Amino acid sequence: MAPELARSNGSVKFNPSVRNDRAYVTFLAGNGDYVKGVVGLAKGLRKVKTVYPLVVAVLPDVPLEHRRVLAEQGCIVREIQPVYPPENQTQFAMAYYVINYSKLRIWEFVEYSKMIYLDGDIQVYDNIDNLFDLPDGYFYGVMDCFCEKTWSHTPQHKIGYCQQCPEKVRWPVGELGQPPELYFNAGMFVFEPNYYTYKRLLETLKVTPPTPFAEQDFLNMFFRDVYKPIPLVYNLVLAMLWRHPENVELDKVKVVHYCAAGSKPWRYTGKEEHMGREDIKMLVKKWWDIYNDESLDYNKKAVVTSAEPVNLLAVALSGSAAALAAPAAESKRAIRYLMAPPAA
Ligand SMILES: O=c1ccn([C@@H]2O[C@H](COP(=O)(O)OP(=O)(O)O[C@H]3O[C@H](CO)[C@H](O)[C@H](O)[C@H]3O)[C@@H](O)[C@H]2O)c(=O)[nH]1
Ligand SMILES: O[C@H]1[C@H](O)[C@@H](O)[C@H](O)[C@@H](O)[C@H]1O
Ligand SMILES: [Mn+2]
Repeated sequence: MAPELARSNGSVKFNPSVRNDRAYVTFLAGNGDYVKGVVGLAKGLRKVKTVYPLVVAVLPDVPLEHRRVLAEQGCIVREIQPVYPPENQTQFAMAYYVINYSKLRIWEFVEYSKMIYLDGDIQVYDNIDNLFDLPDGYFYGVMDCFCEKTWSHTPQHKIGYCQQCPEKVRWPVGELGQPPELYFNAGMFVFEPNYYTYKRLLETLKVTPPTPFAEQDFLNMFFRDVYKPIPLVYNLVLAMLWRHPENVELDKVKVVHYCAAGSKPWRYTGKEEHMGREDIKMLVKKWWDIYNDESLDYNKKAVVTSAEPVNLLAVALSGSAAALAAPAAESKRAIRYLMAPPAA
């Protein structure tokens, strides 16, 4: 990434026109293979020439080796502490999603005034930096689809209602009251870090029983009044391809979310339902093409040739030109985040 750097003749210049209070952010937990997703995302963002860095919020259980790989890919690695829903209630949520409550910590990244959150199983195929210029004061995300069996616990799914085609099966107001509020998929959203919001998020969570889609349900509830839908090209939930093909123009899609069962490119076998589709095969191949493209690897050499007297270790480790501009304390912090030993 290193957006603030304009490279010419091997030297590195600081570009003051790029705002350093904006960044992409993703979330990484555990020592599994999601790190591949994040590496792919970092390279994808570089391919579309974003001018903003990618921050990776890592839980303490992300091994040092994975943090190093991310730093070497130009990511800013920041450790966060886990967030759990109220005790003794976890059995009500889908266990797999519980860890995602930790995502709420990104509201604490207040050195950024605006951020775009992207799941690690997302790839960006077109520049979306323009989303940072959306008016402040709102929460932006793409409307979800209720048609997959993951939604079978909901009244929407039971009656066949989906907000993607609200006319097909009308919401039975007489029987069930007002239709549900618009609901976004929390794999991608535009938000404003803020301490006050952060505190309120955590305090509200303490008195909110967990629900199946964990922090996604919670964020939908919390930001209900300021949520603004953005077009689905900014977060194509793959099930849209077979559930609502009439809504999708695949060649216009900028961001693909590999969230359908069996679709994570680094685990893809093609055997699960829908996974043999030509469009899915094409999208999985597109992800791998970026992941394997060595020309998209972060070029650290360009950074260390800087003529400025900088903390080279901090730059190399944080991978961010922000470290060039940041006060020494911030650079030290970047190192500490990277070097923090993983929990047992
Ligand atoms: O072992 C894990 C599991 C998850 N993640 C991170 O958490 C994100 C969310 O997990 P998934 O992408 O597997 O989840 P889905 O896309 O299926 O789920 C959707 O619903 C979830 C409900 O909790 C979240 O809101 C999530 O962001 C949203 O895209 C991942 O992308 C990744 O960034 C890890 O790092 N390691
Ligand atoms: O966040 C979830 C998850 O991504 C599921 O895989 C998908 O079926 C849902 O629509 C979504 O809300
Ligand atoms: Mn996801």
